[in-house]
Amino acid sequence: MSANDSTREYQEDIVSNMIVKQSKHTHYSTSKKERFLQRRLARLYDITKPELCFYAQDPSGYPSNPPEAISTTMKGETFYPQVLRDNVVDQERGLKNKTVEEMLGHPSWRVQCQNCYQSDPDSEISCTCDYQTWAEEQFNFWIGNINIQKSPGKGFCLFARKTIPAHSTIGEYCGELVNSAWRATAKESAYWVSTYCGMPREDKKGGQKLCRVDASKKGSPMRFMSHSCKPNAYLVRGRIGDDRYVVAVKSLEEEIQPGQEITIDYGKGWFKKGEFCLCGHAECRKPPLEDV
Ligand SMILES: C[S@@+](CC[C@H](N)C(=O)[O-])C[C@H]1O[C@@H](n2cnc3c(N)ncnc32)[C@H](O)[C@@H]1O
Repeated sequence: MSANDSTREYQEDIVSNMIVKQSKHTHYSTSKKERFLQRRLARLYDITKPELCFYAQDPSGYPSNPPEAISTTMKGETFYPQVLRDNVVDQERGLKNKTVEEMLGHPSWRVQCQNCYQSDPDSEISCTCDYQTWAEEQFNFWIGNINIQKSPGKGFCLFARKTIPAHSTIGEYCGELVNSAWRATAKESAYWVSTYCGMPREDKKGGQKLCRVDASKKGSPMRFMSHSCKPNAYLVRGRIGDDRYVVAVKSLEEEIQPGQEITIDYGKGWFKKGEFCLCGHAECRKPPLEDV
């Protein structure tokens, strides 16, 4: 049986399970409903299964029935962005023959640990935070708190299903690690974020080489975050323990309310000539009516 066959069989099994469970549990109270929803999502996103896609959700968090896999069209081809709990190295576009650990290893203690928040520019890393445990927590936070929903004109976007406290971690921006010298197409680079890699370079004030996290074809749910000129989240380049860099998404100074979209600021020059921002904020820098 090919990986594709087993994925299809698994997904069919989920669909039939969902139908049975839904008809049995329509009387559920909110919290039981939420537990039911989380169980369903956790099964849908069992990433030990091969070639698992993201799925569209409705505002209450339920995936469509049967599940609608989310596709992204680039250069005339349709990709189903694959779910990742951890980064992978793209060997062709990455640093050849490296593993994730080799590519992202040896962070400088100058960046903050995103688990215990230790950072001391004058001493060695002393925290022992574990990346795999942290990554698992981010995955569970997503399943329990965040929806992937379609928004008019913007494609798929991230929404809070529950209140997200201020200054808290929302997830890791995961994807394929590529060499920063690699030239992306404009469409691909919409999903690129820079981070550090390799050994600390003491000669350059602790600077490292940059690499990029490309979430165009594989990534975490953070790849669906839209731009807003008044965002409620931001990206942090940090570390977990002493052997992993991460790009974390964090909420800003206000809590994010259920139903609110989770957004970051893509940067001033992001919208090119003829492109418009649909963030809808009063202080939007590139509103659709600007050139009319
Ligand atoms: C990093 S992707 C976000 C995920 C994307 N919506 C999807 O469905 O795969 C960036 C793309 O989302 C859309 N987008 C995000 N924020 C937007 C905004 N404020 N106004 C218009 N389009 C936006 C644009 O198509 C942009 O190229």
